[in-house]
Amino acid sequence: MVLNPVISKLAGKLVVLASASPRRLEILRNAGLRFEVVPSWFKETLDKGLFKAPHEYAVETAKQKALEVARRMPFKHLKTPDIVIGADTIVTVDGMILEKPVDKHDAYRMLSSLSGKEHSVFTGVAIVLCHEKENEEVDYQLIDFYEETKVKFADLSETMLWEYINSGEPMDKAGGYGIQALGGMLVEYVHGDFLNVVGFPLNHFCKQLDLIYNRSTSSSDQKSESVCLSHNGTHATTILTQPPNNLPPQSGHSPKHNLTSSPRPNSLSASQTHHTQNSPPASPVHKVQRTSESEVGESSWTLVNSLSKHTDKFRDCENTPLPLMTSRGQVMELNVTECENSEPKKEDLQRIIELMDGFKASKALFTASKMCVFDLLQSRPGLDAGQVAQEIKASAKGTECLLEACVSLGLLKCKERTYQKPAYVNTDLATRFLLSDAPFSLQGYIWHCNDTVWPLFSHLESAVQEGTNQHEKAFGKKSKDMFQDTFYNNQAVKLRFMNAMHSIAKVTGKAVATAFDLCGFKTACDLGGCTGAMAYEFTKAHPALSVTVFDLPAVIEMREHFHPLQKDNRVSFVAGDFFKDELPKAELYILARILHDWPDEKVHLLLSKIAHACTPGCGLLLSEIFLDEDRNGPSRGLLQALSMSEGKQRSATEYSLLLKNHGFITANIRHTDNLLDVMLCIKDVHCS
Ligand SMILES: C[S@@+](CC[C@H](N)C(=O)[O-])C[C@H]1O[C@@H](n2cnc3c(N)ncnc32)[C@H](O)[C@@H]1O
Repeated sequence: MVLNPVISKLAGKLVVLASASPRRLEILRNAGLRFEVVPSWFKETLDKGLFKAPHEYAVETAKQKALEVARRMPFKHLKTPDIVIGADTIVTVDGMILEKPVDKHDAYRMLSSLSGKEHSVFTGVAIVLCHEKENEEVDYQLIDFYEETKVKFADLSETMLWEYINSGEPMDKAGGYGIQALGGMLVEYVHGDFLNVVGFPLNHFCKQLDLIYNRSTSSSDQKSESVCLSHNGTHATTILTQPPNNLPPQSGHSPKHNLTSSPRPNSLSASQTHHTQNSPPASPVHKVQRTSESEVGESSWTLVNSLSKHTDKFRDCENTPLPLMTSRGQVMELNVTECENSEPKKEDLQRIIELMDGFKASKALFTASKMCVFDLLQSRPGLDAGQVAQEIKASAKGTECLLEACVSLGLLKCKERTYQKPAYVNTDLATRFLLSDAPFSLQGYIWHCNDTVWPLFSHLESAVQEGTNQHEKAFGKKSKDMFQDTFYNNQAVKLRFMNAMHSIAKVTGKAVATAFDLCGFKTACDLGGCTGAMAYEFTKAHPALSVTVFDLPAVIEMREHFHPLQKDNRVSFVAGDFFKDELPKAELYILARILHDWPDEKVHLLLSKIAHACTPGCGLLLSEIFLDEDRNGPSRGLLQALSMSEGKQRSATEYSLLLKNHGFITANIRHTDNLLDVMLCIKDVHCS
């Protein structure tokens, strides 16, 4: 089915979404639908006991939501929509219907009932077509359907359950989880339409539009329930019409309940289809797997997405099959003929557009962060665009665009949209990572990306042509030593760089510090340890360990700035240059994100100094992004290399070989699935 022509049938029509769910909004926007959002005032309080099957409840709620908006708009908004879309998503397990949790304990009850089991997610959808008549009456034609998707949760430990609940994510989601975000980590498999679980069965919806607009010869062909309502909303007449031949069978899918003021007999069931367990799933099975036990912050689960793999394998279109990435990272093979002749797949197109638009999304995030939008909305949630504009001293128009873009990126949500004045609040994602004072704030790194990395990337073409760093073009001065010349000769730039390192170290520190059992070491030295954020993670994780942070004097003199409240006297600071000065004595040396900054000669110089300071049995813990051995990923490392100065990204084997030259034997490697990987090496007893 060609989807765009279906959506384009709605062009020029006033389409209204009777739902405030940002997820539905995003799904429909991504499909190219233009619509207004008018959240329904219908209270979701239907008596569930009246329904024979759970989906009937979801469909009825969707209908009531859509009809309420369709009835209200001609009065309150003084315009009659052409189409109103209502939807309701529920989760069912063991005969229970789970909606949104009311508090954390309710979320716990729901999530623990889903643990280790398969459950069903139903979304009921109602499409109300409004036909304005000359006598000011409006005919409402109702089409409804539902979609079922089966989802299986992994066994969830108590810790995991509470970590997820404490992330705040479960609170506004049916069943207490959001599959598109952190909740995806709880899921073992999905059978059926993934978007249905997110909140809207787009595929089924498009098929329904296809039936309505493309295949029925006249509107009277459409099997649907038509309800003629006068403007005061009284139920005037019910018109039965005939089904078109190509409509799916409806037996067993019609409401058998008596729910509205005007109950419908079975024959009124409107264009309903569903997917049962026996019918083929509507979309491919998406799998989310558990990865290693390392953690990002509080969460110990990670969504596997192999997007970084194979991305540079787009060779030419010879007859060799080309691996292509789908938007979810699965590899597909196309040969040249298919490449040239087949219609582009939606997910391929989406993936390429995502890549093309990536810089816009980054810059929108950077700009909102630099203008302190997230901090503002945290202290004053619910401001509208005009109020935000006033506070951040920006234009109303520009601010509105920025806020809307942030909503589309999942950074902000629109709490309500009453007429033209949506009220904005932070999403969980923004609260967790974008506030200046959040424990896992990435603000420092974001500002560094905006002020330092972005200008370098804007000269990427020259960087590729010349094979040199572009500091001079980007910042107007030559840089021989990135740290001394670029970052540390200006106090503001230095602080910004240190903030960036600090924020990354706080987010990654726990995973790095806990990657290995270090109980055999009592003293450590974190070379280039910057603000000490990583060192504090090590002392937190290893109660018997003391850590000396060693960094350039320009950095060490600013340390108070970052830990004014830290009282841990197991962390101390020493100023010096690790290429020139004697290194502090320690049983374990930590090199976190140091070696990639330097060419092999400099790495050898540093490693020889460490080897000299070590006695046999001493350890060296290296933390970097380890490139895949075939250098096909991860793209995070390869993209970072594009703006690096003298350094280079290496694979674990390359690092191992460099270290081996200095008598360090690789004992263990851990891919943390966090931002950094870790390697533990031990000084060979045969070398001294
Ligand atoms: C990329 S940062 C990594 C910071 C920290 N290890 C982390 O993981 O967050 C590199 C650090 O090495 C420090 N550094 C660079 N050259 C140095 C030198 N010659 N002697 C000591 N430290 C140096 C920088 O000041 C900076 O703090």
